[in-house]
Amino acid sequence: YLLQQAHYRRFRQYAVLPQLKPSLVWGHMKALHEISLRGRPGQHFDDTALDIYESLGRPPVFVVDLRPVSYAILVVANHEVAEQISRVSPLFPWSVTKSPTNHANDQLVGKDSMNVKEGEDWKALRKRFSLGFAHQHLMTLLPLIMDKTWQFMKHLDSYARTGEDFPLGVLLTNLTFDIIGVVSLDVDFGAQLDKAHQSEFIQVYQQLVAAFEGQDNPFPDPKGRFRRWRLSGKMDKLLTEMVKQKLSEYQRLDSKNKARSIVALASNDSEPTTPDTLGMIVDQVKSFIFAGHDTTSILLQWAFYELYRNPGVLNAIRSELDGIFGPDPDPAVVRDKLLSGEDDTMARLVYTSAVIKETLRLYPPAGTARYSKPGTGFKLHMPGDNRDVDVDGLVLYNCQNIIQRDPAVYGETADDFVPERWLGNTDTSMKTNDDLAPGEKSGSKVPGSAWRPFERGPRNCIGQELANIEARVILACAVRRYDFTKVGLGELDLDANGHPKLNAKGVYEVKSKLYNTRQVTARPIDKMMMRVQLNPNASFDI
Ligand code: HEM
Repeated sequence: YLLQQAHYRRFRQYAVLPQLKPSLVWGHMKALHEISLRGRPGQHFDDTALDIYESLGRPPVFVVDLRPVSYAILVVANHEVAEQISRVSPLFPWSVTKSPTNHANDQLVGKDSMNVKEGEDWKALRKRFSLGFAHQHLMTLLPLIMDKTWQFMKHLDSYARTGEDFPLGVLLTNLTFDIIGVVSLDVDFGAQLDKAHQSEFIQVYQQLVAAFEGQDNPFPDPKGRFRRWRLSGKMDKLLTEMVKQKLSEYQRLDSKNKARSIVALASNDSEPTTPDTLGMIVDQVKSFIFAGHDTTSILLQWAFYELYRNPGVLNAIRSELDGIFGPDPDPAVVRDKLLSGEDDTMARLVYTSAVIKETLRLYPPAGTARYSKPGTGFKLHMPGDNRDVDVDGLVLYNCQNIIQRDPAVYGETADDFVPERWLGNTDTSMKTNDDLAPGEKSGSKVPGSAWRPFERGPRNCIGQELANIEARVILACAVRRYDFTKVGLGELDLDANGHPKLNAKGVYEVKSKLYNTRQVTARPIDKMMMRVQLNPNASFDI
């Protein structure tokens, strides 16, 4: 009986869906391992998925069976299929429910996190915190973001002075960590300070994240489990104290000087702070930290790298900044103009926004995994062959890395870094053909569902506007002040005279390919090792 069951699960249950040849014992684990060995050491699953996709002849979806160690996964490689998962449907009023695999991060984000809640509980949380993430409100927090960006540039200045190699990824991750602290809770985590002056919270958090590395290992790891449990308890204790203190501070402020952090906006003066409310707020702050710092840092790491490799793009972004802020690359000029209250300066950073959008297309840091329980009756419509497939019991993974490189959408330049594709009418906000009135045309050059780094539908990223504001501010301040040089993996291939070689597409040739690895998120494997020089027109005085 058991053999028959195993045979059914491996060879017949999902046989209508494209997949590699499964083995009775290992499912696809062995094949996956072999494919990843042919790839680059430590590469992210998304890169392995791309290889499988190519080897299967580019199907819209395919199955990777990891049972019994994990679930059978449906990797979604087509934007029209991905959209059916993220949008509202009669079976799922707030899009398909999140996958149980998301609970692997419970100790980092908390079990009451907006990330994992469902139904009315999720809706109430989302509503409560949305106000703080609105563009207008975030713009009032700009001085805090600027202040933290200044600290980041001081670090870059000191590396420019010494000329030593440094991990840009670490600097950016500390910067985005600090930004989340001040914006969400009005707390300075001091992540950008040296070890002796950093808050205890950041140190415990970093140890906890490190304890999560290697958690994909399928074998029991009691020592790792215990370490994660101990550190997450410690982190909760520290954060609960901070939140408690902040809530009582907020309550003491009079109505004229109201606190402006995201948590302050979401807390209600007349509501008593019960242990439940406190726990709920702590879990949301943990979620904002988890979802909001690494992702934005990864976006910026790849943006700086692509600007370094694409001299034409670097010139174009610099001339946009010259046009808006004047030719002086002094970031104080940028700061003063952005803080002057002329709200349209942000909106005028059109090419800078295109650089951000193109970076997120080629290097999406996060993704979404959903799950429809067996027996629900959820079906996906396959484009092309006009059939519906039952996908209950599969983890549904929208693989942005494949979807956003689809040549059917992005043409021959699908794998190239071309911010220009985002100029003109390229609105990829929520509208899809389904949302349009009869006869209405979206007019966008790119279908909205084919660009989804923040995912789409009701459970899209609540922090996307914050990430966009941060990225624009940091690029506007740093892009003209510094010249970066990649060292190690991904560095330029120089000719006999020491000059970079420009290829036919206007991109510098590299000696080796830089790629992402998985450490909770998809991030550059070498922490983006760089060297930096001050632009000859800039001075060390900021
Ligand atoms: C470049 C930066 C970012 C990227 C690429 C990104 C991406 C995403 C994605 C793909 C999701 C959907 C996850 C899922 O369905 O499981 C998501 C959700 C979420 N993000 Fe972001 N994110 C970014 C920045 C931020 C920031 C700055 C914050 C907050 C401070 C944030 C907070 C959240 C939260 C709370 C959710 C869960 C929303 C819900 O379930 O209602 N993210 N993000």
